Amino acid sequence: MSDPVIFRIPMRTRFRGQTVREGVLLRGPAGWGEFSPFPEYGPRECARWLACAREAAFEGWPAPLRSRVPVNATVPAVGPEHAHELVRQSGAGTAKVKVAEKGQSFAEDLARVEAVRDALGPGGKVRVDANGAWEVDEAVRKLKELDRFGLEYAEQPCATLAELARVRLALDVPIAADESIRRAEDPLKVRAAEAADIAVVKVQPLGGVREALRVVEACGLPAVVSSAVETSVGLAAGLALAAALPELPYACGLGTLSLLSGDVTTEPLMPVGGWLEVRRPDADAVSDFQIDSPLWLRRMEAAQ
Ligand SMILES: O=C(O)CCC(=O)c1ccccc1C(=O)O
Ligand SMILES: [Mg+2]
Repeated sequence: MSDPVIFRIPMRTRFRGQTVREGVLLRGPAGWGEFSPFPEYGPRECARWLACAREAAFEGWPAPLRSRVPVNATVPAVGPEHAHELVRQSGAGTAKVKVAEKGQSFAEDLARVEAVRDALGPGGKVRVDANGAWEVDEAVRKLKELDRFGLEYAEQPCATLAELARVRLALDVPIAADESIRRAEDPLKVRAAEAADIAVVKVQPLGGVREALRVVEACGLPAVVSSAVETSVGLAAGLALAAALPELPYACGLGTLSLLSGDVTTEPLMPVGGWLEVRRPDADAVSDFQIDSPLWLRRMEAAQ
């Protein structure tokens, strides 16, 4: 294995409170792997992110069942004009809109979702993601209002499984679980709690493509593969999962490269017309974003 390479890429628009994306790329006999846990994740959670990078570098992935994957446009908590523009530029027929951002009002959520519906037209699909921010009654009330623009589903409206189950019972809008799977000790509890209709799965926090395939199978719910806002090296692992799933009924959240201001490859995994071609880019441009960081090396060592 060659030495790990640490990267730092500024984000184009603030996302999850972050303005820069950092991580480590590993190169092994099977290719490049990405280890890029978010800053708030501790060593226990980081161990799964590292397992994903190692699988990519040393084992490779199961064979793809499809050659391209549909993706959604990802709309951060920006103003309506910007939201409209992001969706139009993406060419995608599905958009995921961040709502319930700290410091913003519900009027801003409504305006953003309205702008996205306008950009997609009546045939497009609009999903919202509250990242667990709402109380049950609040979620029911706000989702009913947002649903006047037609919602495909609502991702993690509340924080806990019990709350998700109550919202799900009170509404016709399907519920997707994200943090309830991503940060859970036992992702399979989602099904037992009847808390969701859809499972959002991210390869790094689940420990790699094979592990994520097992979780999806055991969960028994339709899966939406999403990114953790990775470089093309990390996105390739998510794409491998989306390509290997027996069923892929929804557009995936893997069209996130445009949230970054650059990439580690000259052949970025950038969707065209709402589709990503299944392939695995080489990290041939990583030196453009390379930094020294003893902190990241320590973080990787601690993730065992
Ligand atoms: O699903 C998408 O459209 C993009 C990925 C995404 O939203 C995301 C990316 C990093 C961390 C959290 C999330 C999230 O879904 O909450
Ligand atoms: Mg989410």
